[in-house]
Formats: sequence, C-alpha cells, structure tokens
Amino acid sequence: MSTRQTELVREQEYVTRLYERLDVLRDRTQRSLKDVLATGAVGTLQNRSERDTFAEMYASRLARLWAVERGLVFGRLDHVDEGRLYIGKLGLTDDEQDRLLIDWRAPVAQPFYRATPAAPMGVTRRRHLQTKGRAVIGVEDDLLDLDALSDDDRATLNGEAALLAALDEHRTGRMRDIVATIQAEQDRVIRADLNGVLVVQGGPGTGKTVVALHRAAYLLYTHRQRLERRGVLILGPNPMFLRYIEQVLPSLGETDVLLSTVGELYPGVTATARDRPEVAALKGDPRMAEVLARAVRDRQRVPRKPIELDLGGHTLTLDRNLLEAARNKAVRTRRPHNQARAVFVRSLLNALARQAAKRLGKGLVDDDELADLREELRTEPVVKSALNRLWPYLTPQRLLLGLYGSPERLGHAASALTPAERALLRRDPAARGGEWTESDVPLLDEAAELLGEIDEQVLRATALQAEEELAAARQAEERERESEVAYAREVLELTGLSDVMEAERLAERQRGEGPYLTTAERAAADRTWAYGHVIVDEAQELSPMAWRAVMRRVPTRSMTIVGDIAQTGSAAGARSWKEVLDPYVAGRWRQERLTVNYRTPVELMAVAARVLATIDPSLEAPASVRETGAEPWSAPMAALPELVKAEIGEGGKIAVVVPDALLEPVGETVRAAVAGAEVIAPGAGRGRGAAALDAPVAVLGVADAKGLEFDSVIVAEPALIAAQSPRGRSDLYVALTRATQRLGIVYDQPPGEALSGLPRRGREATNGL
Ligand SMILES: Nc1ncnc2c1ncn2[C@@H]1O[C@H](COP(=O)(O)OP(=O)(O)OP(=O)(O)O)[C@@H](O)[C@H]1O
Repeated sequence: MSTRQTELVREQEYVTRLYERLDVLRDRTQRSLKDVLATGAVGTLQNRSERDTFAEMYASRLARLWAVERGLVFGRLDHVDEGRLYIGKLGLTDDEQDRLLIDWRAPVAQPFYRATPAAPMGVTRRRHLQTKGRAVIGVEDDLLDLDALSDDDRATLNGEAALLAALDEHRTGRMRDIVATIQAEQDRVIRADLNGVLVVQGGPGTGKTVVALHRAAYLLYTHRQRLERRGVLILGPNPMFLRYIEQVLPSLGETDVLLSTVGELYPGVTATARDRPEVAALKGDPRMAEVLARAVRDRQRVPRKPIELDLGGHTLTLDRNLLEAARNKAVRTRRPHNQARAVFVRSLLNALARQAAKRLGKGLVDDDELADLREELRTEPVVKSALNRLWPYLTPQRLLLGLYGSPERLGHAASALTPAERALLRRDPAARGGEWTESDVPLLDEAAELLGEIDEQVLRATALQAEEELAAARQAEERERESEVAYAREVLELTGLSDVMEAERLAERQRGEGPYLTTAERAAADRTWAYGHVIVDEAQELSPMAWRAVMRRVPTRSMTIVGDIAQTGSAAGARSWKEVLDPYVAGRWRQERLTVNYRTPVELMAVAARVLATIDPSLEAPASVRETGAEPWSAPMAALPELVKAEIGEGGKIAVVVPDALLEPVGETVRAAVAGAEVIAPGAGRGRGAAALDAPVAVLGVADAKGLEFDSVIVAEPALIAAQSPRGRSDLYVALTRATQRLGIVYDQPPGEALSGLPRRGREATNGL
C-alpha cells in the first residue's frame, strides 16, 4: 500500500469510531426524549413545566446531533504538547470523558486556522480530512514545523490545498459551511470579542457572509448562556438571500438564530414591495424621524373653537384652555402617545365631571362623587367620540396611512420637506391597507416607538380596528397555525417520534405553553425584543431610518456589521461606515478587512475591477485566489437563448442578471428557451426564492442577486444597469462579481468603456460580424 492509502485506512478507523460514538449519543438522547414525553401531561404545574424544559433540551440536543452528520470531522492537529487532536463540528468524549473530537470553536482548535510555518503555535502538522458520507476519501497536510516532526511522521505527509478544491466545486444553490477551510484573516473575525461594534469591510467574494455566519456559531458556543437567553439576530438583504444561507447554521449545529430582512422586522407586516429609488431614499432619510414625531403630535390636537357636548339634559364645554392643560399634562409624562392618552382622558374627564357637578347644582363634591361622575361620563357616546377625535388611539399603520393619504397632514407634519419630496410620500387613500414596502417598515417601527402599545382589550372594545384589519389578523393567525403544525411535523420526523405524538398536538403545546417557544421564535414576535448580538449583512444597503430600527433591537451595541461600501446599490444606503455608526457609537467601533476573493476567478475580477474604477478610482478590488483560464466574453442580446443553453451544457447554476425594466421580456425569452428557468420578480418571498435557487437558470435583478453566487453569470445590457439608479455602477459591479467560474455580457446598447472589447461569442461572432 502507498503512504496515502495507509493513511486513509488509519484515518478511516478513527472516523468510523467517531460516527459510532455519535450514533450512541443519538440513541441515548432519543430514548431520554421519548421517556420524558411519555410521562404525559400529569402532575403539578411545576412538574409539567420541568418536563417540558427537559423535552425541549433533549429535542434540541437531538437536532444538533443530527445536523452534524455531514462533515462531522474535517481536521487533525499534531500538537507538540497536546498530542493528536481531531477537529470537527462538535465536541465528543467517550464514557470515560476522554476527548475524541474537539469542537472547531474551542480555543485549542484555533491553531487549525491560524498556525503558519512562521508561527506554528505548537503544531507540527495540520491535516485536512475529506469525507463523503462516513467515508474518508482524502487527506492533505500542511507542514508547519519540519524540525519538530518525527521521522515516522515525515513518512506520512500528504500535500495539496483543501481550500482550492472546496472553491472549485459546483455551486448547489445553497451556501455551505466552511469550517474545514477557514482562513487566518477570516478566523480573526470569527473569534473577535463579543462586545462592541465590529465592522467587517471586504470586497465581493471575500467570505463576509460565510464568516458572519460562522461568527454567530462561534459566539453562541463561547457565550452560550448569555446569547441563548437574548438570542442572535442576523439581518440579510432579501428573503431569497436568507434562503440561500439558512442551512449554514443548522449544519454547524446551531438552530436557534433568527434570520430576517429589514422588511420582516416589524411583527405582523411582511413588506416585500420596493419603492422607486427616490422614494426609498426619502423614506430612509433621517429627517423622517422628525416628520413622524410631528405627525403624532398633530394627532393630539386642540381645536381653536370650544367643543360643546350635548348630554341630553345639559351641555358641557371643552374650551381651549382646558384642552391645552390636559394635553400639556399628558405630553409632560413623556410617555408614548397611546399610553399618554390615559392622562389626557383622565384630566379631561375630571374637568368635565366638575363642570357637570356645577351644572347639577351640587357645588362642592367629594372625591368619591367626582369619581362616580367621571365614570358615568366615560361611557357617554358623545364624550367617547370627542375623546377619540381629540386624542385617538393610533396604530403605526393608521398613523402612516393617515399621513400618506392626506396632503393637509403631510403639509403640516412634513413642512421641513420640499413640496416635491412631500409628493413622493403621497399615497392614494383608496389604496388603504395596500402593500407595505421595505422602506415603510423602519417608519412603522419608528411610529410604534412613538405611539406605544395599545392594550389588547382596548383594541377590541373600541372597535378601532377596521373590518379588514381584523380579517387580516385572522388570516395571519391561521397561517401561523399552519406553519406551526408543519414545523412540529418536521421536528417529529427528525426525532423519529411521529408515532408517539401527533404534529397538531405538539404544535398546540408549543403555542399554549411559553417555555416551549425557542428564543428566536419569541424574539421574532416581539417588536421590543433586545437581542444579545445582532449581525447585519450587506449592511451598506441600510438607510439611516433602518439603522434606527436595528439599533433599537440591540441596546448593548454588541454587533457585527458586514458589508462593502463599493457595493452600495440602495439610494438610501451608506457612503461610509463612519457616517452610519458615528451617530450611535462615535469612536467606539472597530474595523477588520477581508482582502482575498474566494469566489471570483482572476480573469473575471480583472473586468469587474475596471467597473469599480469608474465608481471611484481609489477603490481597490480584492485579490482573487484562483485562475480558471475562462475569459469573460460578450455577445448581442439576440444570442442570449443559445448562450444560456450552451452554459447549461457546461453544468452548474446559471444566472442572467438584468436591468429591472427588462426583467419581464428577458425572463420570457429565457423561459421560452430553457425548461425550468425561474424569473424572480422583485420582492419574491422565501418560497419563490427557494424555487429560483434550485432552478438550473435564474433570471433576476441586481437587488435580488445581492450576496448570491452562481457557477456562470450572464449580465444583460450592462449600460442600462449602470443607468437605472444613482448607484447603478455599484449595481453593475455587484452583477459582475456573482460568478464562481464563467462570466459573459450580452447587449445591444454600448456597454461603456470599462466593458468594451471583450471577446465576442454567439451568433454574431459565428457569423463573423
Ligand atoms: N475559507 C473559505 N473556504 C472555502 N470557501 C470559502 C472560504 N471563504 C469564502 N468561501 C466561499 O467564497 C464564496 C464567497 O463568500 P461570501 O458569499 O461569504 O462572500 P461575501 O464577501 O459575502 O461576498 P459579497 O460581498 O459579494 O456578497 C462562498 O462560496 C464561500 O463559501
């Protein structure tokens, strides 16, 4: 046998032992879970809640043990002091507590990612193990300290880089974990301190997203107690992106992290529509905070003329002085609008009660009598309706629709904006209850902060909610119930317990009993939840108003902010990290840079870099680690169908990135040419996103391509992409950096200097034109 084969056999023995151990642990945990659930809903409340806590613990342990099946072990360190250490997705010990496998996040595993020949950190050899299922199919060694290596060890060395093999693989439409090949500069980001704001700036393909996800897993491992209670939130740019990344954390054994977009941050509203760039820019402008604050104050109005309340036998008057006094008293409490209302109402009712006593000829009344009168007045319809007009209960939705729908209200609350800007906010009141956009969500959140909660009972009693709001709530409830049942079914299937308990019943229990909800689930439903750590990906896209909504959710400011200023596409997005962060943590944030591009090969990056230089000549493109020899090409639009087919022949996932205006026609052309091609309409939910990621060919706009990658990318009409918004050239840069293997551009409009002169391909080229 060759050295390589001997080593494979040896490693296989060890790896088999690890999987056997994993099987034993799964069996034990499953039995424990079954035993706990079999005790049924009996005993005292405390017994039951203890049982549920145990059940939850076993179920999540079991889920973790299943999640690490693929790639359980991927590395070995030969350490001068510690001996031989195997590194994997979780830690395993035998029954004697001897360690069999080290969790990649443990401090002793760190040299696996950081050791270099110059600084070997006590390691003589780092070995990468490649596995397929439970079989070891390859070993590769990095030699770190030749002098410390014994002769025997020298005889067993194996070479070749694991990284390049991983990078060259076909893409599957889903991001994968990179625990086996994390690079040193990435490891520094992953293991950075939990506290404070860490900005990770890096060009396309430098691993920002994948590193941010591994950081979440690392932080949960290292600070489990603190973070499990408060939860970790990861914000991504669009639902399709969340679909793309959602498997990474579970594959690392972490399931309790909330993934969301800004458009989903406000419970009960799912905003998928997008505003035009100029509208989005305005709604994201920090001046909107003052506009909303004024809009709320305008709803606490004091009319010029006194209000006469006809109470059958007699009339009571609310004059300006009285109203102003009540309003000032309420405002001075500095409580949100809906809570301050109680103070306003009480103050007015007191005044009215005194007036009534006088009218009834009672003269001086004692406190009890006054209280009786007050309560009588409170239920009088004329009084109720006057109070509702003077200081209405408001939901954020009502406030915002009321503002967008009324030129008069806008004119007042938004007087700091120009008339043209106000016109951008206008919305036809007939479109009431219509779609919310992504840029509305931070405004709803801001409004919720100013308004405060409305007591559930009050909401019901006052019939404030219009019929359609109620119907929507009912529908949402039904949808929630369905998804709970589906989730419960998955858990039962995963744990092999479907015969013991029905999905409906498990869902019932999850709903009914607080402790059964995971932290992420509880946090998602609570607008005021304070997270233990928040990670923002593609952070350059967030508007100042969106930052306010994010910062509210992390009062401790323990955050990881990941992005690339050069890729900012949104008109309301960031121009610098300083501009974003100084309002919150001036001088108290730190920055790390990622400099190596693991996605885009050298040949493609050379072209993208020319576009980058047109955005700002001082910007530097990250250095690519791979060359493929495949030069980017160009062709006329008419050749697109053939070219897509040709690309399919080459294999892997293909994307056609188009200017927004061409999404439909180009989508139709591609769909007609290729069976199974998917067109992504802007704002597609996670379900549609999944279909697109799984399809062999996806046609999509740049906003939806953000953060994704494909084996081959064809960019249609690059000049139109560059011209479609003020940040269009950044969009083009994003589009050009999505491919891991091949890139082409198709156009009829001249593509601009940076992209001209690429070798021609397709019909025109074949015709020799
Ligand atoms: N250390 C690594 N080992 C293996 N693959 C890696 C490594 N680092 C990054 N990659 C791969 O490189 C690709 C790009 O990573 P990622 O999407 O995280 O980059 P990004 O910086 O977020 O890019 P963009 O800004 O363009 O969205 C992914 O396929 C990722 O898995």
